[in-house]
Amino acid sequence: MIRLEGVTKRFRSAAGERTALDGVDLEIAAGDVFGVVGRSGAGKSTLVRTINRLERPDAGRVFVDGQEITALDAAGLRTARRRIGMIFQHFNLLNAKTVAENVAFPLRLEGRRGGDVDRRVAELLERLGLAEHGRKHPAQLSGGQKQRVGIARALATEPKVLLCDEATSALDPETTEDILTLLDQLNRELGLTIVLITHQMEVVRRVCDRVAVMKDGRVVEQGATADVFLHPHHETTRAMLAEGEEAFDASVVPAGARLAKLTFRGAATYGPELSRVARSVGVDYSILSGRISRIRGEPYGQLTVAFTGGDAEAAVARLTERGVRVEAA
Ligand SMILES: Nc1ncnc2c1ncn2[C@@H]1O[C@H](COP(=O)(O)OP(=O)(O)OP(=O)(O)O)[C@@H](O)[C@H]1O
Repeated sequence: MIRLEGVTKRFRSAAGERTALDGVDLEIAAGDVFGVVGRSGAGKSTLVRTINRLERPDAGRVFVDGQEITALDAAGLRTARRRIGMIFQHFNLLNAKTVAENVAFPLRLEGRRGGDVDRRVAELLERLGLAEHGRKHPAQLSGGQKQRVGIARALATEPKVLLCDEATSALDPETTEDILTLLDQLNRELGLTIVLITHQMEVVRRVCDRVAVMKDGRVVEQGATADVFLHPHHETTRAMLAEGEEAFDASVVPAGARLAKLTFRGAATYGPELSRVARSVGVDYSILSGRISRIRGEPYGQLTVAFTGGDAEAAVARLTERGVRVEAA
């Protein structure tokens, strides 16, 4: 659905030249929720803005739904943008207009008038739970409601792609969850391809099928969210995932222990595998750190354990046989 080939973007200012994107190749499949993460300044916003050509790359090509966005003239770009909606951290609503007028705005730009516009706006407000707010102004709404208006406006022209630039970063955790549930629902019900940039790893865990990690204008790691988040390779990914997690205290590790990081996925997360294996080979284990959670709905458990008092290698071999991934801790 979306393909970036060697996309490079430089910004020139009084302070000098800055390469925001440095030869980025990326492919996003139709119907995916695709996350882009990275530290501040990594190039996430610039990347997402090349998809609807709010930024024009200095080199490389961008394709959306088979069309080369980087090659379009102004009229072609106007048409293409109807198929690419976008929402923003600070909503970017027209404050002097009502909610209904905000949602109608992209339809009016297309020259649509009258009952046709009213019907479409009513349908969108209903779908987004805003039916009773149509006559209000943005200032009368909560942050979550404002973002719903942003989404309704973005969906007005029936886009195939929705770009989300830090769309939940200004919201509290409960409202963030509410908006993510909504995006998830729109992805499933409308088959909408969603590209979501965020610095919140929880957001990616919750809704993204796939994720790309950026550093200094480059994609340094990408793949299925569960693979990247459970087995990160790049230092940036590891560091971002480690934030807020407590590392175990090395002084508590029993003498002579064999440390292992165990990953259980799916139903095995809640199963008694570890205890069974320990019993069958006659080892003890201590849990040093652990987490049970979900990635895009799939349960996983990740434990760091210390095996002692027996044949730890046999325990590792048997866990591996049973589908538990064992890595050095
Ligand atoms: N319009 C611009 N003019 C000059 N420099 C820019 C412009 N837009 C972005 N940059 C620079 O390009 C680099 C990448 O910025 P970008 O906003 O894409 O990063 P980001 O990963 O989205 O970061 P953040 O999370 O802070 O928004 C940064 O160094 C930024 O200062």
